[in-house]
Amino acid sequence: REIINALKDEVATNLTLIISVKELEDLKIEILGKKGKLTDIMKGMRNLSKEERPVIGQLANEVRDFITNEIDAKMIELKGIEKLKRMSDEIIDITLPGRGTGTGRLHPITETMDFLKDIFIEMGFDVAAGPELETTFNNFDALNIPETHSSRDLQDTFYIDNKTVLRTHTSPVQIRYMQDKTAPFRMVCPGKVYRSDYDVSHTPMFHQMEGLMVGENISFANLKAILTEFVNKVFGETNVRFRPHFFPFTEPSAEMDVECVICKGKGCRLCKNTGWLEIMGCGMVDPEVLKSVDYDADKVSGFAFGMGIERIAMLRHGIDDLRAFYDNDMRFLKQFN
Ligand SMILES: Cc1ccc(OCc2nc(C(=O)N[C@H]3CCS(=O)(=O)C3)cs2)cc1
Repeated sequence: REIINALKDEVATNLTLIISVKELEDLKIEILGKKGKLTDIMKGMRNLSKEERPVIGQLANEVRDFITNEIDAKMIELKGIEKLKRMSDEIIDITLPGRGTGTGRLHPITETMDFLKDIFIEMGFDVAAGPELETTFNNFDALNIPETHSSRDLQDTFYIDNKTVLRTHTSPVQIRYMQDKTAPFRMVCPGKVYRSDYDVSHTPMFHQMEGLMVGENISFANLKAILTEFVNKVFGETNVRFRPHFFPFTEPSAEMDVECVICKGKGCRLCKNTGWLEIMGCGMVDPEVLKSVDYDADKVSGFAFGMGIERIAMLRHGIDDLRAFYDNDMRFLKQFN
C-alpha cells in the first residue's frame, strides 16, 4: 500500500517538473511500460494473501488510472505548447524585403570582347564564328604555315589526331568565311583559342579577336587608318606606331604599338620603360593565303590583324595577373560591371 502511494506521489511530483513531450513519454514508459514500476507492482500482487489482493488490486487500479489520466492530460498540454512554439518559430514576416539573388554580370573577358566587337561593327564589320576543333589545313596550311613551322609542334598545339587540332588562333574562321563568301567584305572573328602553354603569362585557353578586310585596291594605308581608329576608340586619342615584323600569313607584316596608357610615353614598369605597349599584329594578306581559298590575288588584296583579348582587358582594367580571369573568384569578377 505504502509503495503504491509513494509511487503515486513520485509521479505527481515528476509531472510538475516535466516540460517536454519527450520527457513525458519516457516517464510513461518508466511507470506504465512493460517493465514499468507500476507494472512490476501489479505483477508482484500474486504473492499477496487472498483477502489482501482485492483491496490492493483496487488501489493499484485507481492509481494506474490516476497516473494515466494525469500523463495524458499533461501530454495534450505539452503537445499544444510545442505546436504553438513551432508555429511562432515558423512565422514568415511577408513585409520583409526579398532576399534577392543579386545582379548577374558579364565576365570581364566577355565585356571586353563585346566592347571591341561593337567598335568594328560600327565600322561596318561583320562578326563571324567557327568551330574550336579545326583541321590542320584550316589552322596551318591555308595560312601559309609550313609543316616545319614551330607553331605546329606539340609544345604549342593540342592535337586530337594528326589532322585535327584545337585551333591555335581564330584565323581558320577567316579561311572558312572566304570559302563561303566572295570579296569585298570586312569581318572580325572573336573566340577561344588553345595553346599548349601554361605559365604566369600564358593560359592553355585564351581569347583572340582577328579581323580581315578583302577587296579591290585594299592597301596598307587602309590597314593603318582602320586600326588607328580602332585603337583610339579603345584607349582614347593616343599615339600609335607600326613596327616591321613577320608572319607567314601576311606580307608585309607589322606589330602595332600604342603609347603606354600609364606613363603616356615617359617609360614605366608596365611598358618596360619603352613608353610603348604592343597591342596587336597585322599585315597585308599573303597572296598564298588568298590562293588557298581560290581568291584571285591579282584582282583582290586585303589586310588582317589579330589581338589577344586578355591583354586588352588587363590594360583597360589595370589587371596584372592573367590567371585572375580563370580563378572564378567573385571578389575579382564583381569589380567589373
Ligand atoms: C586568312 C587570314 C589571313 C591573315 C590572318 O592574320 C591574322 C593575324 N594575326 C596576327 C597576330 O599578330 N596575331 C597574334 C596577336 C596576339 S595573339 O592573340 O597571340 C595572335 C597578325 S595578322 C588571319 C587570317
